[in-house]
Amino acid sequence: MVLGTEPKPYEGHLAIRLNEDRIIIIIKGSNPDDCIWFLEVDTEYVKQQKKASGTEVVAWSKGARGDAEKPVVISGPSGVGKGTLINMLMKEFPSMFGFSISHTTRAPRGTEKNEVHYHFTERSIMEKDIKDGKFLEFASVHGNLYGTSIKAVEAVADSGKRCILDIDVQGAKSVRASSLDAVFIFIGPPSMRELEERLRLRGTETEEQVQKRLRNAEAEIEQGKSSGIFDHILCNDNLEKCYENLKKLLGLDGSAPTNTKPSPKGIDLPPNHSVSKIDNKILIKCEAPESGNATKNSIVLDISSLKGGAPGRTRGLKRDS
Ligand SMILES: Nc1nc2c(ncn2[C@@H]2O[C@H](COP(=O)(O)OP(=O)(O)O)[C@@H](O)[C@H]2O)c(=O)[nH]1
Ligand SMILES: Nc1ncnc2c1ncn2[C@@H]1O[C@H](COP(=O)(O)OP(=O)(O)O)[C@@H](O)[C@H]1O
Repeated sequence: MVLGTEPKPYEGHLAIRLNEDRIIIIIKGSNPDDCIWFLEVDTEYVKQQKKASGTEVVAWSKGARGDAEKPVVISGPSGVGKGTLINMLMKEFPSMFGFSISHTTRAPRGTEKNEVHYHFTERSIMEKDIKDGKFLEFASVHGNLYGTSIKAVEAVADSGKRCILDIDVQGAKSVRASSLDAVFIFIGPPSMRELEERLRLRGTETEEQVQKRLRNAEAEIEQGKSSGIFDHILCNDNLEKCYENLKKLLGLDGSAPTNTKPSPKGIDLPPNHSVSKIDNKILIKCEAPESGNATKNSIVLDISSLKGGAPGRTRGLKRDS
């Protein structure tokens, strides 16, 4: 089973096994943002997937130079204001955050658009894709199936943005147990009464669905507060205050340096090069087309602080020269 998004078809590559768990693949003639890939053969993620599927597994992960920030997982009961807070964040920092578009079997609401708010799908199709290892996590929530595809997370990573996931507590638990290194935030309501009022005022659910969501909310709040899954718990009482607190813990209030710039450009590889590994360095020698001799234009990549990996990008690749 081959997981993750594969590189586009290419003419040639160089590959070196980094250690027991992954192979670095340097693609010839591709654009600078798309030339370093990892094929994971025995990482934690691959091991988990092997166990779950009972078959041989490898996983692709694209290399990202520099330190793209960790994805952000936001959970909380229905109607607490997750969507509102996420929209505020995306509106204020459009070049910084990208939303992971989940799949769901629930019907779209009036204003919701397919492939913008959710990938609305049929249960049988989604179940098959889950079986085929295409999902990072999934859960049955309020009677419908919801899930995050690996592609959804990778699409955000490939746009160079920080990924935001709006998922339920069970989903957060699965992601916590996976190899995706993320920040986990739980949003709680000031009271059940206020939660009920918000759900009713939103006016998107039938009475039966409101009742179901409220019944589930109590267990979700309990789990959110006591399960140890979450790094941060915020109360969405006053919206502006909660938003300020959210920004603060994401380092967006000016108290910590933020990565507001687009992620650094990739590596410009000439068509002819050779590659070797010396300790924690990858040496890419660029050869002059006619002579075949190595020129002084070598590129050294430092792999000593690789982070992340499938499902998602491999971050922390540094260029020494
Ligand atoms: N596990 C999981 N939960 C999801 C996913 N997408 C959305 N959810 C959760 O499903 C629940 C219901 O979402 P939705 O139907 O949009 O209703 P809302 O929470 O009332 O806006 C919420 O708790 C979401 O966080 C997903 O991909 N995975
Ligand atoms: N702090 C708040 N005070 C009052 N209403 C709020 C607050 N935060 C969100 N809302 C409103 O509550 C409703 C539910 O918010 P929403 O973002 O859709 O929740 P969720 O995505 O968690 O289901 C929306 O109508 C939203 O405008």
